[in-house]
Amino acid sequence: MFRLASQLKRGSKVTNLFLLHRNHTSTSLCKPKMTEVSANATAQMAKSSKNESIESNNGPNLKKIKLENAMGAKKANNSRKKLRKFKPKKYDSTSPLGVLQKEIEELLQEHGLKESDVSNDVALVINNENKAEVDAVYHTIVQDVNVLKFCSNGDGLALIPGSPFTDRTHRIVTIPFGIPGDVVTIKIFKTNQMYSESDLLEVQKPSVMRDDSLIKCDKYFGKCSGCQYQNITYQTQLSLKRQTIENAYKFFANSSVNPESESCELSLEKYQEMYASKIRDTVGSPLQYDYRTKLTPHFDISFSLSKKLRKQAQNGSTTTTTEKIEFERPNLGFGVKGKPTWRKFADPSVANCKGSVLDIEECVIGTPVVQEGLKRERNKFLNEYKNYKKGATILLRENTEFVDQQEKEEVANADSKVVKTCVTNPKQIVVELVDGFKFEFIAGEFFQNNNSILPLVIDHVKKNLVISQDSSKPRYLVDAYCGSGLFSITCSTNVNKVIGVEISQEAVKFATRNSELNKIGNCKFIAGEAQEIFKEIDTPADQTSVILDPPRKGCDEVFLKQLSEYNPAKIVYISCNVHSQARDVDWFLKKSANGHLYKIDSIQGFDFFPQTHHVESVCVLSRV
Ligand SMILES: C[S@@+](CC[C@H](N)C(=O)[O-])C[C@H]1O[C@@H](n2cnc3c(N)ncnc32)[C@H](O)[C@@H]1O
Repeated sequence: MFRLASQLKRGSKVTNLFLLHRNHTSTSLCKPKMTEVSANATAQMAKSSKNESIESNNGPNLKKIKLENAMGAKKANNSRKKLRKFKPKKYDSTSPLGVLQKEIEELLQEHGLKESDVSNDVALVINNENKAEVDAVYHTIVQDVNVLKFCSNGDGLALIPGSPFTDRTHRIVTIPFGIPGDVVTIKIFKTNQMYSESDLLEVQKPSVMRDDSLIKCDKYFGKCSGCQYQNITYQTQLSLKRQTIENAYKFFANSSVNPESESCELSLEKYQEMYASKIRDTVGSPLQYDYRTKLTPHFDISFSLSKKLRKQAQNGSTTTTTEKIEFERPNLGFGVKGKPTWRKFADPSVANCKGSVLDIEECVIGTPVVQEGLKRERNKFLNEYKNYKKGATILLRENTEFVDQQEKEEVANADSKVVKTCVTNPKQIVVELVDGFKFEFIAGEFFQNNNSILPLVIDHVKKNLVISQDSSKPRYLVDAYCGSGLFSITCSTNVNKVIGVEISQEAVKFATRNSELNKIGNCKFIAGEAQEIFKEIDTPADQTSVILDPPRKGCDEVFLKQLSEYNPAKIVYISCNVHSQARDVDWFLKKSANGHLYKIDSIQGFDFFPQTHHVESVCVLSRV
């Protein structure tokens, strides 16, 4: 059976991606029905091979098709054609695909399976040039699939008994918009080494978590890649985000305290004491829709025309079909997720949208003024798209303007005196009011995107800065990765002196400007790599707190090492990627020189992005 599979395997190296560690109880799986996508394709294959046989598999109704003769003949014909080798891509372990590998590893452990039970022979698929055959064998429609859990990126994850590959007993599948507890019909469309990707065709039996009546973005939810959770109650969304944090620490912070025995797991009790018991409930966003102060719709133009042809097309003087097609308006919006039929879209063009960008007219998570900006820019685009030679991203950034010009010079906090506008020039200076402070920054540079939750996060950070028993002793704050000074400035009133560091010269200029605007005299900002800050610090470590708010990839070891040597009394680590946060915190505690002197006080999620899978995590560490 499937001898060709093993022939190809010699050319393709299947590496051991997953090491299994944990013991979990197994969950029962409902066996799904698998049907070939195209009966014609199977018939064609039967014609091309006299010896072909159809065998039943351990998954009910799954048919394995013996292809060796058909494929062997093809191989003889193409004997000089080189087989393509499959090389698995390497991912940063804290990126969504890196985390998916950990999630798959856990799923296998829970079901008593090995990597070799589910791995796919990708070389076999990519070397098969017969599309009908590939569709019939690998890209099947599967019914009665139980969605078992959520991946960290909000996709559902399932384990299907049966596989078209020799000696494999199951397949792992990701299902966008599948919710744990759902029983669904899916169409598999892509085979990766350890999992296949699918589209959700139908929800046969909904999960108790699913409530499609909650969907606010009736037009696009289920097709747009922006939101994943609109059909889940907000309370459940918050629980899911807490679960993401729990998983992150379980995946990235469970190695032994002893650096010599790196592969050993931390004992369950120790893990519970150090990490799990510190994770608190996720704090909700006051606004669950209309909250995003920045949106970035984009469009692709996948052709390039000569200037002459472009001019002709603009004048309407081109005649050929290709040229007409080339000048069809590109979609303007956000990335497409899948080809679902589970939602009945009022506008069928949404479901049938071709290409990688979904045409969007409105986005319900944007603030009202950003939504207005989207409409305005879209109308402009409808008139101007022919002038673009290539794709582009349009920035929509909320801005605050003062009705009374004089107010501009003052710290404004009366909402009645301000109007919101939406700017698109990435170089324009914009203003945001946060917690009674005024911030100016460049529209295209980093600034937090949900103003409604910022006062809650700032309050949490402030409460966790070092508190001296002796009030005569000064307190200090170091803000690494300070951006345009959000935490430095808002926390400055609680400490005697703040020093911030930031790699972007432009952001440092604005941090300095913002401290002046807010009449804050105790902040100093320096431009440079985060570790540069340790050259500048002369404050006593016992009276100093350090805030870290790095980009998604987290901190590097050089920085963490110096942080440990500096040995501050408190560390508040804010992160939009809890996986890199868990990795860094674990490295700091177990591998840095003074890490053993610290303990985690709390790990708390803040929901900066309702309706999506994202969560911001704040981890507070104290020197004991
Ligand atoms: C997530 S943002 C946080 C900014 C700020 N704390 C805020 O909330 O507005 C991360 C910031 O780190 C800066 N950054 C990135 N790499 C850095 C490095 N190696 N050293 C210092 N700053 C860095 C970025 O420019 C960005 O402003």
